[in-house]
Amino acid sequence: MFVTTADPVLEPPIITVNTVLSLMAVDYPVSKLACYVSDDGCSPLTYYSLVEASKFARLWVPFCKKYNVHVRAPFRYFSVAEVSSGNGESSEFRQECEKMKEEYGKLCCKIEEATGKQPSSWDVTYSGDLAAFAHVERRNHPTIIKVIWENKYDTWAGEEGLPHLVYISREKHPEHPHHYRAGAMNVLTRVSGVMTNAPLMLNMDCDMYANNPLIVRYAMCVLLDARREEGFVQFPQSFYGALKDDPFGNQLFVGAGISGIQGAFYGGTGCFHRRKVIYGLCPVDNTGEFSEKELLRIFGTSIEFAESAGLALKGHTNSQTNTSRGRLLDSVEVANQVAGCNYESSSNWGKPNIGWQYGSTTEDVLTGLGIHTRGWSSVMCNPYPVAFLGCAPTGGPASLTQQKRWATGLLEILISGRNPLISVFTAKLQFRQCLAYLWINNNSNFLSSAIPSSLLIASSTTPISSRSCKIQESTS
Ligand SMILES: O=c1ccn([C@@H]2O[C@H](COP(=O)(O)OP(=O)(O)O[C@H]3O[C@H](CO)[C@@H](O)[C@H](O)[C@H]3O)[C@@H](O)[C@H]2O)c(=O)[nH]1
Repeated sequence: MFVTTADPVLEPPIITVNTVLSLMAVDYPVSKLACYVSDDGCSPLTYYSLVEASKFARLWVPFCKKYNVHVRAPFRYFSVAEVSSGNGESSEFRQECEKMKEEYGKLCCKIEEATGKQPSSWDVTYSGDLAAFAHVERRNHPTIIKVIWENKYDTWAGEEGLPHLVYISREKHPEHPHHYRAGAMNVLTRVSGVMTNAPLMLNMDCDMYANNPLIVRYAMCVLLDARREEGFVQFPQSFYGALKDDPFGNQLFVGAGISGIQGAFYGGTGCFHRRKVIYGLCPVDNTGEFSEKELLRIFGTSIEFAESAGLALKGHTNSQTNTSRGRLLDSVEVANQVAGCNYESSSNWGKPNIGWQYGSTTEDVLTGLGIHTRGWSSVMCNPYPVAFLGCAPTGGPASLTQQKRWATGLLEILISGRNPLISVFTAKLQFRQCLAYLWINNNSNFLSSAIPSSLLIASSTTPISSRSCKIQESTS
């Protein structure tokens, strides 16, 4: 599970902390989960907040599982007047809930107090755990990787313990392009490859929390279906606290209806990818046999990463070795190597087919297009309660800036060699899927050019009807 954050001011750490807590608490065996947070802001405050959050998680996660709590992002859970348990009311639940609220309050206070202060005045100082952050500049610093929590001493943290939690601030240097979110995603992919190498990867913006604790199981239902191998499963982007009638068109349900062709677009957040698909495999070439030399040429010079990529491409994992208890720390040195800003220079990362794609500010659409172009299909999964909820832009200007960014990104794709029309003739993009890509391009550019039009168009969903995966579940 990947979470990206980039700016502790625009994206306050308490928001990232809630996203991380909601992911750590999902209903799935914890020994199979790891949460990696990429911090492009290289902020000691974000790191400090995650350390404190991991302490709170040791209480919060067992509490959520014991009482089958539905909303597992504490800021949302405690935002309603009457909190509820999925297992019915009891005085024990009330007592524990009060305690949990108090503990969450303490966590918020610690983070708030730390915000705006210099780390030297915190409990933790630069000389301690934060030494790595001393003298760093946001755009010029070495890689910092910290294993905040490794799932090994889990007996006191509830029966099942907690998933691994790893903090990553990739190396930045003014002379090296960092490729924004796409670059961060590629570093997350490599670091997780040498640490845990799970065959599926969920990616999340820091401001979207898991609203449905069963999300991993829903994704599994689709991705383990032997009848048809899907490249990725996308959940819709929905937002809490949106304005009535969604005048700025934030409730993005764009493309939900195209599953009847090759499938949903990749929307950048709330999406499960197969690792081997991100590593460039085509559906027809599913054996995934590559020589070590080829792997090193494609994925860079780390032998450890090449080995893990070789396993992932064959559909295996290195869970028997790397994730066995106590081994995560052993891989930090290699993880530092693959997170370096020089690492990609002699490799194919970000180029067509390998990793998250460089060349467009909408790296999500470009990456999804690349996957469809290779012949993979995808699914839109829309369970009830809604899978993920995010924080919508606060007003018209913020919405317009966002839509302008998307429009620019989509235009960059249109005028590049990766124009979907070309892929219809040179690769495996279906013609109707290509039309859908052209349709979002058109829509996005249109939306950014006229707010009144966006009010009319963005609140309606795509007219193309669908084979999207709609899962109903009774609310607990
Ligand atoms: O250099 C960067 C820039 C951004 N981010 C993170 O990327 C995410 C999305 O960035 P944001 O500025 O919030 O972009 P939005 O337009 O709100 O995001 C939508 O559009 C993006 C581009 O299409 C997608 O990447 C996102 O997943 C999708 O939610 C956030 O978590 C950021 O912290 C980084 O990690 N590094």
